[in-house]
Amino acid sequence: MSFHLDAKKGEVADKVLLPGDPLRAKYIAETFLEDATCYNNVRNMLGYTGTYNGVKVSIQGTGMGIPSAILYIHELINDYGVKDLIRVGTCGALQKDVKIRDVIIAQATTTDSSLMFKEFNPVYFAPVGNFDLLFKAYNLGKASGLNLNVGNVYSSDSFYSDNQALTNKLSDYGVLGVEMETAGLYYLGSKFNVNTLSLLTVSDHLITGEQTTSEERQTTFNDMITVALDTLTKE
Ligand SMILES: O=P(O)(O)O[C@H]1O[C@H](CO)[C@@H](O)[C@H]1O
Ligand SMILES: O=c1cc[nH]c(=O)[nH]1
Repeated sequence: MSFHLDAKKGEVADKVLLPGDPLRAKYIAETFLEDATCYNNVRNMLGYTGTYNGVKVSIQGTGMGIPSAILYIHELINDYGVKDLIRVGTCGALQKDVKIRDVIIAQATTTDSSLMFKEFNPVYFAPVGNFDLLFKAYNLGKASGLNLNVGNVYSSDSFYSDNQALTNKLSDYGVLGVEMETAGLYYLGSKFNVNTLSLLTVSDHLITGEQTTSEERQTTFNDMITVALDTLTKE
């Protein structure tokens, strides 16, 4: 057991998918894994372990925002020895040519996270994804015909922003999308020398105003999930 996870040693796989929404964790476990069992429901932050392609995999919800996500990610790495972690999240698109339901692979992150400022002041640390996982996910995604976008993602501490000038500037500088956890995941990947990657399905578009439904955000995005599971389990 760790502070926020009820799993016993050995109940969490060393490869983990990380959706923000715990009900997406349940959906993934029930839809994609064989012999899935739930190892955590503390605070309803559901976690499951099963097999995929015959390989042991866990799915752990992280909640929203870097403070929530890194608490679970820290415990997965430190208390359970997890080595490969892929976030399967949603984001808002910041580019016209990134379409709703496209998949973004976060190569690097830009963030307003106060945690990052506190940890690295006076420099600006650039949290980046693991190249081997990225390369594998990109190739698997391309082979399955996905519309993939690879690049910089903004991990914001707030969902609602009044700072339209900042949003415009990030878009002008090529940032592909906005979400709330990836910089924290990549920061811990660097800190603990484990492999981290973030795949994000575009759930809404900040330029066109298009949106997916809450039902869709909870229970679909199967293409992204398949690429993430294949990346973790295929040789
Ligand atoms: O769908 P998830 O993985 O939760 O990701 C995105 O959705 C939430 C905001 O609605 C934030 O957590 C953001 O990062
Ligand atoms: O953090 C997020 C997630 C999805 N869409 C957004 O606009 N922001």
